[in-house]
Amino acid sequence: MTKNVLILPGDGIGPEITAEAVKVLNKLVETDGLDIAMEEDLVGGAAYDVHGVPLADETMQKAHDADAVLLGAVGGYKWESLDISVRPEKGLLRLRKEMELFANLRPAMLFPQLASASTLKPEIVAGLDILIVRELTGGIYFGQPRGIRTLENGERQGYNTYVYSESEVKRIAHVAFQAAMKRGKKLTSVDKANVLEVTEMWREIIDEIAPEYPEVEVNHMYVDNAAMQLVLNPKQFDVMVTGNMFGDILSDEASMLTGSIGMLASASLDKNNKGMYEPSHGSAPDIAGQNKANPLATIMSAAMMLRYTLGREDLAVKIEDAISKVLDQGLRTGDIMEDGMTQVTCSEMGDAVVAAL
Ligand SMILES: NC(=O)C1=CN([C@@H]2O[C@H](COP(=O)(O)OP(=O)(O)OC[C@H]3O[C@@H](n4cnc5c(N)ncnc54)[C@H](O)[C@@H]3O)[C@@H](O)[C@H]2O)C=CC1
Ligand SMILES: CC(C)CC(=O)C(=O)O
Ligand SMILES: [Mg+2]
Repeated sequence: MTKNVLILPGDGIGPEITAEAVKVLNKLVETDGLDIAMEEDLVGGAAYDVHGVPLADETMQKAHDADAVLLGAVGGYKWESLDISVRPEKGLLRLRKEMELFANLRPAMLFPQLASASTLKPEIVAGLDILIVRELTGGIYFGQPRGIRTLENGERQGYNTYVYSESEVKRIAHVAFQAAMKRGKKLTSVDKANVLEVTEMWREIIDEIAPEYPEVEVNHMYVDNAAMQLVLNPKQFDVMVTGNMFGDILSDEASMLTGSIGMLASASLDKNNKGMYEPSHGSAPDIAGQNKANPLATIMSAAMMLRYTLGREDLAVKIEDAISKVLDQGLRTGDIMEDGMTQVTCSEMGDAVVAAL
């Protein structure tokens, strides 16, 4: 039966990179019997400009009705002075929250062809294959109360609330343990349990669940140390599980181990593996509209969509193999460019992946 995919290009480089992923999907529709129907809509600043909100209710409904969502990125200079309640990022946060996409999988996997594209020494990153499991619908990004208030002395005070309930920690912990079981059977839980009670509880819950997965070796790490260990010795990690904000930050850091932020895909899943798929990076307003962005994170996110939600592991592998072939051909966007390679634009990279399928 035809599966419906909602395409939300968003802002900045979002439309450029999403167009390349759509090209790849269309090619698979033509040649490999991929049975999907794609419909496009607005999110972020693009939605605000038309509807006065970063996600219209009708678009939210389309996301609920779709089998999967593929999103580019949101945000940009133009909307930075808007009230935070209608900023482009709120459109994305609403999608994540209302679709209950609590499990964000961010694989930091290095293509061997890019070993020397990383700012780290090739021997530190060669063979890197980490999965960051980030809790996506709780933590400080969603905690109440939040705001900016004026104190009696006239000084302004900004405040957010870092909160997790036991059930929220348990469900993401199970996702991480199950992922570890399918991989290297090693799980590192990242917290700040030496300072924050919410993560003291997080740590306790991980330890309570661990006996259900006796084959998985578990360790705990404070987030400051984890940030350091990621660049000191990243290959010590297999699966990392952490909260919303720490996962956001550590995954951007981990992206550089793969050569570029333009290489980090992501899947955001609900409890039934329905999902939204998006690159881990933002809308890169500094290079938007220049056909310079690396579309590979978005194309790999489309591959994750085929794998996790659309039941086409074969086509996910086909896309990943095509990307590997294109890298073998020496084609590179500016962010992963090295001496002796051929620099290509965003659309040329997309065309090359289509040709290599
Ligand atoms: N999921 C999303 O939609 C996200 C949106 N944002 C929003 O994006 C806007 C820009 O945020 P920044 O902090 O600058 O982060 P960013 O990830 O957009 O850009 C950081 C740096 O990485 C580069 N970059 C990012 N993606 C790239 C790609 N595919 N190819 C080549 N270079 C790439 C950019 O040119 C920039 O120099 C903000 O409005 C922010 O709120 C930020 C992160 C995630
Ligand atoms: C709401 C987004 C801007 C958060 C983010 O940076 C991300 O999900 O990577
Ligand atoms: Mg981020």
